[in-house]
Formats: sequence, C-alpha cells, structure tokens
Amino acid sequence: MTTDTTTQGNAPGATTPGRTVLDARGVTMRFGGLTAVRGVDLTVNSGEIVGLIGPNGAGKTTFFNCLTGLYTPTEGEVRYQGQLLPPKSFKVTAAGIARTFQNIRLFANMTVLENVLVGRHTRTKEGFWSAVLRGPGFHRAEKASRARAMELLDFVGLAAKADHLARNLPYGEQRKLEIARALASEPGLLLLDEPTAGMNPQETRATEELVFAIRDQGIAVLVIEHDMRFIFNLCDRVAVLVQGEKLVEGDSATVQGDDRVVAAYLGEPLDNDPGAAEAAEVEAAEAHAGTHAGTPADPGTPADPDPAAGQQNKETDR
Ligand SMILES: Nc1ncnc2c1ncn2[C@@H]1O[C@H](COP(=O)(O)OP(=O)(O)OP(=O)(O)O)[C@@H](O)[C@H]1O
Repeated sequence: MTTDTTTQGNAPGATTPGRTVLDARGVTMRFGGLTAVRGVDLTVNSGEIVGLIGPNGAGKTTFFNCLTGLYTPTEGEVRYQGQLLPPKSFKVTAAGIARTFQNIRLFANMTVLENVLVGRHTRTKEGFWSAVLRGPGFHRAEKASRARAMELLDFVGLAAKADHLARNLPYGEQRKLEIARALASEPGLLLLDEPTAGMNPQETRATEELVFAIRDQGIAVLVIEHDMRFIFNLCDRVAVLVQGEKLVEGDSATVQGDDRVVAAYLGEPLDNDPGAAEAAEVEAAEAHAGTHAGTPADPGTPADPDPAAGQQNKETDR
C-alpha cells in the first residue's frame, strides 16, 4: 500500500485546517412511528477523524444517510463548510462529501480503474456533447481523469490490479476500491460505514493506516465501526449513539471510561426492573424447596444433588 503522504501533498478537496467542515444540528429521522435518530448534533472539523459507534440499530447508518442526502431529515439541518446541504445525494457529493457503504456497492463487472473513473464524474467538466463527439477537450479530460484515478489506486495499493474486474478482487481489496472511488470525487469529508467489516486483523490494521493517510491529505473523516480497537486507535473524537440519541461524545479515553457506554452495549437494566422481583421470587422458592429436601415426607429426592452445579446453571442463565 502506498500511503506516504509526505510526497503526495494535499488532496484537491482538502479543507482549511481548524475549520468546522460538517455541522449537523438537531438531526431527527422518523420512519412512521419509529424515531431512528433523535435530535443529534455532531460536528467534524478539518483534520479530524471522528468515530460514530453504538449498538446494532442505534441509528448510525440512518444518521449517515441524513448527512449524505439519501434521507431528508424529518427535523434538523446539516451544513458542509457553512452551506446547507441539498437533499440529493449527487449534490452532496458535488458539494464535497463522499461515502462508502456498509454493504459494498461496486460495479462488479467493471474493472478496478473504471470503478474509480465512475467516482470522478462529479469532477469532470466535459459535458454530454463533448463525450459524444469525443473532441480534443474530451480526450484531454479523459487522460487527466485516468491519471488521477491511477494516482488514487496507487494510494490505496491497487494500482497493479487496475485492469482486474472488481468482482475478482478479494473482499478486503473491494473495500479499498470503494474508498478509492469515494476519494475520486475529491471530497473534503469522507464518511466510512463499517470499513473493516469482514476483514482479518492485518487488513484492519492496513485500513487504519489508510485512514490516517487520508486524514493527512487534509480530508476529514467520519467513521462508523463496530471494531472498538480500530475506533479507539484511530479517532480524535468518538460519539456514541444509543436508541437514536447521542449518549456521550469525547476522546477515546473519555468514552471508554464512561459507564453509560458499557451499560448501553451490555443492555442497561430498566428502572424498577420487573424481572428483578420475579427472579427474587424464584430464588425464594428454590431456597424453600432446599430447606424441605430430604425430609421424611420426601425421603428419596434431594433438592440439589450438586450445589455447585446449581450455581453454574444460575450463572449461565444470567
Ligand atoms: N428505511 C427504513 N425504514 C424503516 N425503519 C428503518 C429504516 N432504516 C432504518 N430503520 C430502523 O431504524 C433503526 C436504526 O437503524 P440503523 O440501520 O440506522 O442502525 P445502525 O446503528 O446503523 O445499526 P447497525 O449497527 O446494525 O448497522 C432500526 O430500528 C432500523 O430498523
């Protein structure tokens, strides 16, 4: 993988250091009676890698979809570099936000290079007639696009496979290709939805390096991931979504040390947990049965032939 950012300089879409790139305020998304995202505020600044974590169904992907114009939030607004984002995904890409998907979405029967070229369409100025007539302007633009696409393939370590069909790439390389295609739109902010899903530890480590290299090119990154080691190694800041709401936000140490986050992942007991009273009743009944076991009325039936086994069962059931 070529991730030597010292020689590559900033990406064309790079943003001004220290500025707020993404500003989402009060984002709410309802599907009928279900509120998948509720009043979420989140900012991403230039030069930052921000993580978005939360248990399954917490609303992470829905929030991404609200940021990228796939969904129009029921309430709230999203600004990119100070401008309100249009509610159309191709316009959001043109504005400077690119994304990858949880389920890889490549053109399987196109080559690796062609997939990246498709990602460049928002940056290609040549219009319809130029493409049809294939004049000198078109050829110049096409050459420049190919050169940039090859540069990106080199950056993610896939230059040698430019002519391979996307469908023939191993899974980890397909994920890299998705990232190269997203970078082809020259974004200032890259959203990654579970970039290491299905990867082995070596591939995950390489993806971590790749994301650092992308950040070093001046592109801010917002990443959803279930792999906590990956998130806490990588991110400057982490926000935790639980049941559609932002529960905690802070640096890795703050989030890791917050008991509410652990509780949310383990499944926090409800207040006045109704199960607790029931469990106490069962325990009392068991204790009562134990007291009467082995009495003359029931001489041959020990209540608990192996108390240690009983304890084991309780722990398994918990
Ligand atoms: N298009 C939709 N229509 C109706 N409900 C939806 C839709 N998309 C998501 N949901 C619901 O919204 C909630 C949040 O889902 P979402 O996929 O955003 O969660 P997530 O945090 O990304 O989960 P995971 O980590 O499993 O990918 C879930 O209850 C889901 O079933």
